[in-house]
Amino acid sequence: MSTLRETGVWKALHSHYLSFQRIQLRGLFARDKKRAERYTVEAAGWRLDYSKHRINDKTLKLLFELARECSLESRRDAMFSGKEVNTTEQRAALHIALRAPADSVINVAGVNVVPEVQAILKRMAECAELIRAGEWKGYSGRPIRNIVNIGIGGSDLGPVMACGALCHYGERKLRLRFVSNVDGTDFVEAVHGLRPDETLFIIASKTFTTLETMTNAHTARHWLQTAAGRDRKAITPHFVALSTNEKAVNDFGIPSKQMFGFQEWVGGRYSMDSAIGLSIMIAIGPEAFCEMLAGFHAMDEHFRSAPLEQNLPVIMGLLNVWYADFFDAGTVAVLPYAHSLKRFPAYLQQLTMESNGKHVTLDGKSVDYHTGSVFWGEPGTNGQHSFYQLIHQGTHLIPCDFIAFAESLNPVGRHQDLLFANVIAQAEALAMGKTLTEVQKEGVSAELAPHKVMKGNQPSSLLFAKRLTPTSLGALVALYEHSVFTQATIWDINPFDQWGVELGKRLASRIAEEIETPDVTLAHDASTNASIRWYCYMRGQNNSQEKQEKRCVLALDVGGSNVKARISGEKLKIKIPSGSDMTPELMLTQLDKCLHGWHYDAVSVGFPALVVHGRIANEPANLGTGWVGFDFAKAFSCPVRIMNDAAMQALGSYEGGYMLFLGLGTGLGSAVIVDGRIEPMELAHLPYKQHTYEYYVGKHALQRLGKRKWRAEVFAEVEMLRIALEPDYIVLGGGNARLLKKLPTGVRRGKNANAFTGGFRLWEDEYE
Ligand SMILES: O=P(O)(O)OC[C@H]1O[C@H](O)[C@H](O)[C@@H](O)[C@@H]1O
Repeated sequence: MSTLRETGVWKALHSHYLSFQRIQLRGLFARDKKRAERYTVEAAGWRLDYSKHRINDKTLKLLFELARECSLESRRDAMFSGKEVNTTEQRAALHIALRAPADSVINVAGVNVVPEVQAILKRMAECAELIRAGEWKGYSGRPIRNIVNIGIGGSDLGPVMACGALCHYGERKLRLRFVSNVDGTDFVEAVHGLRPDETLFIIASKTFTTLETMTNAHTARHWLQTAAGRDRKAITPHFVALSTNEKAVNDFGIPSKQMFGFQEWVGGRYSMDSAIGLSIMIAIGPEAFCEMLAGFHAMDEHFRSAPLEQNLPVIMGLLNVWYADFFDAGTVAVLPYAHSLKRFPAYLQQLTMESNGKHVTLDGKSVDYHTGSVFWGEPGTNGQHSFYQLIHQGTHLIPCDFIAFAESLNPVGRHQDLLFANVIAQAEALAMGKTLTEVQKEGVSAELAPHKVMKGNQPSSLLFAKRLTPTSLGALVALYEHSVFTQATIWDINPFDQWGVELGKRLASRIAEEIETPDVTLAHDASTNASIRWYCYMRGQNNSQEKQEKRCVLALDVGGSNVKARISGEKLKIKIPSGSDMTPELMLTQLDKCLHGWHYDAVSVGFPALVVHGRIANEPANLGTGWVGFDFAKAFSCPVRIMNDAAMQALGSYEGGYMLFLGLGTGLGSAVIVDGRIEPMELAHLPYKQHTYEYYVGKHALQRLGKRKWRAEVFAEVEMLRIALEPDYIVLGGGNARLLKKLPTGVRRGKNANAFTGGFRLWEDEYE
């Protein structure tokens, strides 16, 4: 257990709370005419009136004492000076360096990080200017007009929130969209109506491994490639990356000159002012972006240097602790009275809840007090017509942050006066309420009167600024960042890690695999198993509905050791031993026995020999004879398509663009697919070193050389072929691919089962 609750100041706060429970805000204001004046502070263009909180001077004195007891000042200084404050990930948390003036010096491990930050900002500005000037051209020579940011969490919420908040300052010629969800609808809707040749995708991911982002990025690449046609290089200008993982960015096909990096010490939810903010910079321009950074910096400086008693983030953070831990409040409503801040509550949810949703202290002890509250909200005045009722008359204590601006960005009629009147009115109504006597005085009947009583005493902060500008937005975000830090310091937790999101991620990829693998044994709890089975059943139903319109295909993978078969949409798996005696007649007889009663409309055959124009060109090396010229269509009594077995596996492994497939089996199978068109090839027998390509990586080479040398040969050949053919990516399939522990850069592992996927695809129109 942590020792926080044992401290004298915590105990003092607790007894103060007990004596304070019945005190009403009405009374506090009536007794102290200067309350509003005394409990208002200003910094970095923001005015915080915290007089409508359930506090008095003693509360504040104890809360500041608590902050000092928890070493807030020295912890803050440690963060600002680049110390490893993110202890579980052994890193600094130095987002304040992202907005430090160019001549500042902030050292991490003895190196000043500011010049690197400034260099990235400069490159971002060059890119933003080119796009804004219409000089960044797509594959057809038309200027880029559509910017689609693909990212999630910190790589999405900051840019979405800020682009929305600052749309008034945005370049209206450009269309900005955001894709985050792995739900395909998000991507499809985001690109709806966009011309591919005018679209730039910004792939924003610190790690460049996030499932949602990478899935959407591949879909984006396919979408562009489909439109751009054969020339895979054509789509290069349509992608930029924002990441710390250069290798993964390059593997995806984005050159380093189109990558904007940032540093490991920038946490995802603290990254909107790093390269992750490129979409914001494109929208509002580099100058306004720098104004936003200046706003952040002004609040940083205030937090760093103002005494705790006048420090906005400190006061806000301590008030949250007061309600969360002594009043058991549990939630905070964030209510911006500025419609363009509509995504601000969502942004704050990641910032506050991913940061402070922690259950152990920095040294791993369980906490015995509440940590991070639930943050939620909607813009006012909309929320007033939905959930405010519960804040006014419900049974929960809900502290509210009201955010509002004196000037409208769009002065129209009385709108601004009405908007501002509402924010003031709501805070007043929540604090003062309406007593039974007041209700009765209005002549309300005795039965109705209790329903009209408003208990009041609901606390709120009034956060006002002159105008919503890039600068005031920057300062507002920094205010919350440092408030979060203040709370974390009191609670002695790490606000910079997020281990809690890992388990769900791992389970999701396991379950996705289980859903996509027929007949897999499930070993979850009964409810999870049942959900997976229900989904698979529904998915099967969907598939069979589609199947009614689609052809039902029997796919055969003919090999030297076995003939394997599957039928599209069915779980049936057939495996018949083959070998040097296997003839087509024998295969048909044996298949017949297994396929009895199964229906199919067409057959695909992956065959281990040269296939030219859909015909077997020579007798296979590892099977019996009679294959050349055999009438499969007659034998199966339906249309049959034949292709080389490696090509069929290649087709099943294909994910768009230009792919080189290499099958590591008995021999070396090979095929390329460009924009959905297959070009089978026989690289195996081309001369290479003293022999042929196959000689060094086939089954015999493996026996001859042993695994270690064989792997080295595979790597060398892959490299050679990559240089010669320049594919977007290479897939290594065939039975022996599994012997490669690591894969060369830009190479993916193909599954044997992809042969069947290829066989089924062979009958889909786009591959015909
Ligand atoms: O930027 P990325 O590496 O793609 O990460 C995106 C997001 O995903 C993770 O799951 C984390 O919980 C977030 O903190 C992070 O912002």
